[in-house]
Amino acid sequence: MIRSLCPFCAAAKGLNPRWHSRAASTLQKRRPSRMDLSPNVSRGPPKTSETGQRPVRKSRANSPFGGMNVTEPPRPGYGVKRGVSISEQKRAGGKYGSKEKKEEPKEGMKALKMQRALSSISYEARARVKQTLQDLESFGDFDLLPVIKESVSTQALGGLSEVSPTPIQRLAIPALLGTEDGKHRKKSTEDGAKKAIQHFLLAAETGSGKTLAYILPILDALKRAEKAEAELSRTLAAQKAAVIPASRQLFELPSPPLHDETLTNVARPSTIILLPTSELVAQVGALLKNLSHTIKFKSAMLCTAYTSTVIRSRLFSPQGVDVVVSTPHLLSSITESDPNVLSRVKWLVIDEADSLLDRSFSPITSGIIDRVTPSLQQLVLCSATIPRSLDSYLAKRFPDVRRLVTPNLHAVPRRVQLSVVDIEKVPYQGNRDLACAQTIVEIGKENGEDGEVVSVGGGGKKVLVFVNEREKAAELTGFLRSKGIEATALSRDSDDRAHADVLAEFTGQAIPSSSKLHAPPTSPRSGLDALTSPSPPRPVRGVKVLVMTDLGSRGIDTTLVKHVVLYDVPHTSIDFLHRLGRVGRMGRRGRAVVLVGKGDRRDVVREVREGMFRGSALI
Ligand SMILES: Nc1ncnc2c1ncn2[C@@H]1O[C@H](COP(=O)(O)OP(=O)(O)OP(=O)(O)O)[C@@H](O)[C@H]1O
Repeated sequence: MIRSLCPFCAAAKGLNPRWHSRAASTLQKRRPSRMDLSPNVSRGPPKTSETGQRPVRKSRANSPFGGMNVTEPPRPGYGVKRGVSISEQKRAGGKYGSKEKKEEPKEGMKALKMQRALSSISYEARARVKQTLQDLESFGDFDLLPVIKESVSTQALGGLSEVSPTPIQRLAIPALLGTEDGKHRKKSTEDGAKKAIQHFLLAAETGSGKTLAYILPILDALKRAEKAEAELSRTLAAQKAAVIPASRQLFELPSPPLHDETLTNVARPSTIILLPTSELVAQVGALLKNLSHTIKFKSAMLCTAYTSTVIRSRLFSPQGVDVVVSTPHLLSSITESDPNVLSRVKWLVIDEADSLLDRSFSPITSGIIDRVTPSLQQLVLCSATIPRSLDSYLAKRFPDVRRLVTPNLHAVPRRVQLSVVDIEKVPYQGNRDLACAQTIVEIGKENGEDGEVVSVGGGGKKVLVFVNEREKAAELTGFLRSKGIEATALSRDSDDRAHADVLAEFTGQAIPSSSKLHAPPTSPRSGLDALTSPSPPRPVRGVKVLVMTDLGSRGIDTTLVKHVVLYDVPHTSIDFLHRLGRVGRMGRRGRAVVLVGKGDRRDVVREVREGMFRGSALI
């Protein structure tokens, strides 16, 4: 009887009947726990009597993944021991800090408000925009030329099926086309009267497809203008033929070929796209190149990575050029020797406008805007943040600018998690470099349970490390390498060619054959002991690191990156947004770790985490 019921029977032939019944009763006792989840599984550990809060697991609290998968908003100081800086004490009016100072500010984001870095946008305005975006569900809903609609998935998005426009694309494409609210675009008037220039600001969170949002309507306008010009010249030729009697046409000399460059598009582009770095020029240039195969237009990317001969041959190509992508400095120096390059520009895009109109870039960028104004039809400014400085620049210079702002502007993408490592605690005791190295090692050890893409660019997880100071990038890279971590520094000090090669591994673009990240010797490794030991480093496998300053945080489409380490606490919420924006792009998941030490603004970090948890804007 027992034999037929017992699951041990098959293996237990000849088993002593006493053992047999003991094994069966043990199995019966265990069965409920093996088969069912505890009824308390959703409750979590009990709250402690002192704090009334659930305890933080000690082993995980000060690690890159400490505090993840929580179901309650991080309470103040969660994962970070709240310290009171001298400046906080001064602000609170006491010498060493009274009881009130340790209390949380009643209104959220007090520290971020004090930075006053970002221009605020009301939640009513955001909600209104959200409402208007619901009707546009596919690129087919836009009044774009058929060839442009078809090229979106095949050329721009690498063959992605079932693409739908992102919020900024839904907002900007109809506005730039002039077809909002079902309006039909006006036919261009040929009466010589110049239309008023339209100014637009496209502002949307990082990695939300702003590039296509301006490129598609501009290419549409460019192709329609080209068609209209061709029709006009055919009409003029027909009129001329009708006026001159057939007998005279026999003796009419054929028109000379057009040698005058001012009448052709040789070095006279109709569209200029300005970007702050050569890497971004290459990124947007590559997208245009792909689109040009089907849409048929000529584009030229100009950046210092190319020799002056290459730049000249691209710009002065006898086939002409429609779209030029460049950095403001390079374009400005080209136009010094050939000012006519800017004489026929109808569409000017200032991408990463928060950088290109900041104090350092603004004189050059504004100079280019001034010089294209006589022929300009549309000026498009594009940015992931609206700093207050940009806001006041626009109010002064372009008071009529149309601001196309998405509902999630200034919020970190929802699928990004930020955790904190306190470098003052054991085992780092203030050693930030060591904390950084250990964080990277732990990231490398985490298994890719969420299907992380690791194969492109030679395998391994890609980690971006952001430092505040340029000099630190090289120094930290040296330290990480000395610990066996495959790290490369990306800063203005390294040359453009090396930038392109290294970045290709992190963006998923084809890697040029010359590409080689600095690779350490290979053999297995272990944890923190290996980092602190004086013996030669054992290489850390499966992780590649790029150390960069703010240079890399703007606009680079690092779709393969899922981990960012903020070695320093960023100076402003703008830097937070750009740096965290390298992960979580287009709805992907991402993880970020910020290292905090003695002199760091823990209050800012705390507010950023709280804002991220709520999905709200970082003010
Ligand atoms: N409609 C879409 N559907 C799916 N993917 C898209 C769509 N539009 C753009 N993408 C992809 O999203 C990624 C991010 O796009 P893009 O670089 O234009 O973002 P961005 O908003 O300019 O980011 P940043 O603020 O960092 O400059 C790119 O890889 C792009 O190919």
